[in-house]
Amino acid sequence: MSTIENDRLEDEQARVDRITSLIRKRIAELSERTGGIHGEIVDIRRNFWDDVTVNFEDSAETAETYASMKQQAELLSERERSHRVMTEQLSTLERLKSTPYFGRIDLIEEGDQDGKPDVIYLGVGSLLDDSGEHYLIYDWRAPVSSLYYDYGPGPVAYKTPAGEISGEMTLKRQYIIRGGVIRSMFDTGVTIGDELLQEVLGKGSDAAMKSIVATIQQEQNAIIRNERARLLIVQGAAGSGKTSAALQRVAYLLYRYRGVLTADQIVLFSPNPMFNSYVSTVLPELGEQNMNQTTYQQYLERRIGRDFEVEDPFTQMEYTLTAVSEPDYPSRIDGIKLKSSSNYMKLIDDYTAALGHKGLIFRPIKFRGRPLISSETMTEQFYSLDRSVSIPNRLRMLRTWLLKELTALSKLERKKKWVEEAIELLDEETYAEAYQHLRKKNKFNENSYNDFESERDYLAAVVVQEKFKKLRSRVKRGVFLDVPAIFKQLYEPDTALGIEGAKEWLPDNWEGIRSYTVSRLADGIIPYEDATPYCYLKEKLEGFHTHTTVKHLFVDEAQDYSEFQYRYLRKVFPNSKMTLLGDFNQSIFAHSGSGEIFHTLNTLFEPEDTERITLMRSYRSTKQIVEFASRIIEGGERIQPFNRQGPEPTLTSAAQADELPALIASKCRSLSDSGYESIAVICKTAEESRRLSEELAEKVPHLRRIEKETVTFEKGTVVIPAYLAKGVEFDAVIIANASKDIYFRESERKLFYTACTRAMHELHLVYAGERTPFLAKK
Ligand SMILES: Nc1ncnc2c1ncn2[C@@H]1O[C@H](COP(=O)(O)OP(=O)(O)OP(=O)(O)O)[C@@H](O)[C@H]1O
Repeated sequence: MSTIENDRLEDEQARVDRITSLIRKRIAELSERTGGIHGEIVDIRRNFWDDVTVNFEDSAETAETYASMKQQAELLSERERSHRVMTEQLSTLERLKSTPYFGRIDLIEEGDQDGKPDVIYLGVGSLLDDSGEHYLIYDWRAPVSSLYYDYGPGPVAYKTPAGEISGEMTLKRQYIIRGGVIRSMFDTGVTIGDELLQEVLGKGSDAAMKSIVATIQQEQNAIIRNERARLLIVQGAAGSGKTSAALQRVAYLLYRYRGVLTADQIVLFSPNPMFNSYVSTVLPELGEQNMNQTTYQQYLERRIGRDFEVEDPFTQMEYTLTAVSEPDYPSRIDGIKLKSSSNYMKLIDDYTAALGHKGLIFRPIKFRGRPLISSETMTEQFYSLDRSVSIPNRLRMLRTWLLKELTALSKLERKKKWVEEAIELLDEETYAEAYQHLRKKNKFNENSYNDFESERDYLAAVVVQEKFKKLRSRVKRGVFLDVPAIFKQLYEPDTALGIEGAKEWLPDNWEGIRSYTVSRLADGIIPYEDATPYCYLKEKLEGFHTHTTVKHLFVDEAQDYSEFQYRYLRKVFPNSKMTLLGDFNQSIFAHSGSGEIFHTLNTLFEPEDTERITLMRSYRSTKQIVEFASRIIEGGERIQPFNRQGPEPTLTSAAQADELPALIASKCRSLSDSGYESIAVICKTAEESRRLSEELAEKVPHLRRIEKETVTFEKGTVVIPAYLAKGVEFDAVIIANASKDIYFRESERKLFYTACTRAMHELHLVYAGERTPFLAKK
């Protein structure tokens, strides 16, 4: 790498000046034109009807009226389209104004006659010259731009939709341009230079994640531009840029498949609601719309919310961390493992198959407190249907039958006494309507008795129909199938054991698992580990609600999902490619075991459609922090720190636990005095975090406690449980209590590691008594 002499710098600055003044000129022109078009749109909307000749007198006039309306509507939509395009162009220009580009490559394409290199500049959008033929700046996602990320000077090749192009790269240069001024520039090899990364990574953390387009590394680029794999599994060390790569990948895909793929066809599953706010600015910064973001919990709630209260994964987590001495603890932990496995999915498959012959439970259709159609009648009707027909289809047939039954029953109902009373209570308007209706239909024959009868019949029909509406709509929605009861039935003493072959593999303490589950379900709560099996059973019975329009599914913190959950996602997103990004060293949930999930996904897609990429280099934290944290986990020595220097992490002990808050408060103050704007005090659990934040409240100004419901990520000093800090980062981290009595079980090692790896610049640990065994003594 070399810095560049002054005269080159002058030339380069002169080009930046030319480009920025062109950008400013274009912004001025476009703003004026956009303003003009906006005015026209307002005018057209306001005067729409003035410019349309409305005449419906005869068919010719009517046709003309429609033609004239159509013409106006087309004019309006054409103006609106132009306005949209211009607004987009304007926002690209605005993005380029202060930093028009960040990189340059000089390329001699194979077969070029003159042997002179094409000079290609890369930025966060493209810019054409006035002729519209030559690119002054290429979008970082253009095919040729991949050279910048994948090669150093020398022979190169890149793919275009028309085939591969090869050539010779004679120069690769990076710039730091701010406010239209080149702050520095470097010529570099394959790796995008340390200087730029040092500058970006050395800064304070933000309330929002930043885009990394100027410094994407080769191995990250492989993730971003991967188009072949249907299942892309990324295993990456803490801070290796998995989330960053995922977001740039979304931006890349939206560019590469513009016109075919839209942001709402991409879904990102994120670890908690706060994370949504943390990553929400990256795509807009790159000129793209945000994809759909949700948490798996929100997804489950949408599916199950009416049937049970769904326990969230954080409550499950608190239980696994704090309820160790409760009698049902071992059963629950075994249950969590069992219910995450593909074996359990098979059990549900077998259970459903058996339900095809017997065992479905129906809710009686009740009306005014008495059963109109009993569950026995429904059961009989259902099982009388052809058994070779699938359950969802038989339920559809049952639904049609029920609707017919309801029609017949509604006729009988009209004779009931309550109807008589209801008719008397009808308002005058309904009476008048009845009269009009019957007159129109010539139902009156001037015989007052018959006329009275006709009117009564009609009104009875109106009354009953109104009351039956709700019943019919419940039947249409399929509410007659009692899925919660069918699910509970699986946990009756003999059901699961009665399924062929299940006895052989169900765990020895199935009885404990079973009775724990029964007691939770009886309270109307579905444990987190049961929620996906429940959805799966429900959809197997009712038919799958698939999201067929979704083309790409991204799962961040992918190690936190179970095999069952992945197989379920695969079924409900059948047309979707999947990008899973995770770190088995951060597997903190009981169901994720030691992260073996990454190895069990081989059969989710065909092997030839599955690709794996490993990221070993960690960018978030200083070298000192990465080296410190890596010693906590097995194999940590393979993680490569990026060479950014900072102070060594500190370990401070207090004689007594009650001295810790004062120690933490003084650390918070001194970190804040050193200028750090985001400081996290990380606790093990929500309970510890609640207690500590009360103790710190008076000692640390503006302290905020992050809870699982927190939806916005902001700067400042926060107290947070480790599992909620997943995926996010802070300038400085204080581990609230690294004592042996807090972090001691092997299952907590990864949680402890996750907490330490949230720090970018400084890491401090405090403890009382003995320190956690995870910190090997130096
Ligand atoms: N190529 C890069 N250029 C600049 N910054 C980068 C690059 N790659 C990663 N970073 C920075 O490193 C930090 C960590 O990145 P990110 O959060 O994407 O990592 P991660 O692998 O998802 O981490 P974790 O698993 O620990 O949550 C972020 O601040 C990100 O901006």
